[in-house]
Amino acid sequence: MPEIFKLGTRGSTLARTQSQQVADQLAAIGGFAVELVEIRTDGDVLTGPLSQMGGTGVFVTALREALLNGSIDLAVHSLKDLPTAPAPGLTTAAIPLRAEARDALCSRSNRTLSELPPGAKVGTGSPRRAAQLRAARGDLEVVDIRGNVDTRLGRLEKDLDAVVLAAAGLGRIGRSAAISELFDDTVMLPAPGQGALAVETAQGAPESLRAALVALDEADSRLAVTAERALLARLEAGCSAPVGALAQRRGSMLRLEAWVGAVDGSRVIRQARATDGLTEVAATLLGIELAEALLADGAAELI
Ligand SMILES: NCc1[nH]cc(CCC(=O)O)c1CC(=O)O
Repeated sequence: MPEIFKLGTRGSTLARTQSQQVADQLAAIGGFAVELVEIRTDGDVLTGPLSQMGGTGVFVTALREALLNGSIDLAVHSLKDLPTAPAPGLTTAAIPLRAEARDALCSRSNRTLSELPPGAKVGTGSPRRAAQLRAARGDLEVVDIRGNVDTRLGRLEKDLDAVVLAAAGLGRIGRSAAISELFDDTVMLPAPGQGALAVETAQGAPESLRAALVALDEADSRLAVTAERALLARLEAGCSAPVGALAQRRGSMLRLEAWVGAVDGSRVIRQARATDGLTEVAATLLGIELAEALLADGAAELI
């Protein structure tokens, strides 16, 4: 009898798709079977404001409880939705190769940001995206939108000229053709961890599962998100703060760039730092160092 591991997932198309991709990769590496188990939260919570937002916090908690009580063996999270605080009893067992980290503009008639008409309506629910849109194009009308990726894209047929979404999410559900522009780092820095997944297990997971997860882990992706999340933690900010950060390996260096801004786009702070230490400790120190430089420039007033 082959081993069968249970992978807990949310029910959204994006969550199921990325969970299935990880399940297939792990099964191929480990020679075991992985089955998806949909984790639901109770009806009251599902109709509440958290579910409207994409419902990250409540689902992370539900998945973590299932890991701790042994009803699932592993869970796949979008790393940008995970709080930076450590989770007692759990391990981030793998950070697979990161997908595209950048944000994408999806617009009617395929226009780029600079081609949008004056006063165009652009949808996003993210203060970080709103702030960077306003800083780039003060004339835009930024409209607060909620819901899953398909719901947001659907607004292009209704009332909006464009929406901003993570390129990685669009790619995972096969909707990359909707992208009109991938935002350059100089226009919009992504959320810390965007485009990366975290595979979480309980401490003491079976050896065969742990070995396959080690093989799935990708060192440069782990280094980059470690630096970005250390910065976010030191700023004492969460996934809805107007904070953008992107770390990239360049040869023997890890470079981290970060952005903090007023939500109305009136004030922005941007700085970068690099380290030649390619270890998790060096990446963490890089994030802390850059956060402190931003705080010295007044970042705390903007968060
Ligand atoms: N907060 C919602 C969310 N969480 C993860 C992704 C997909 C991108 C990723 O995996 O980083 C998205 C959608 C979006 O931001 O457009």
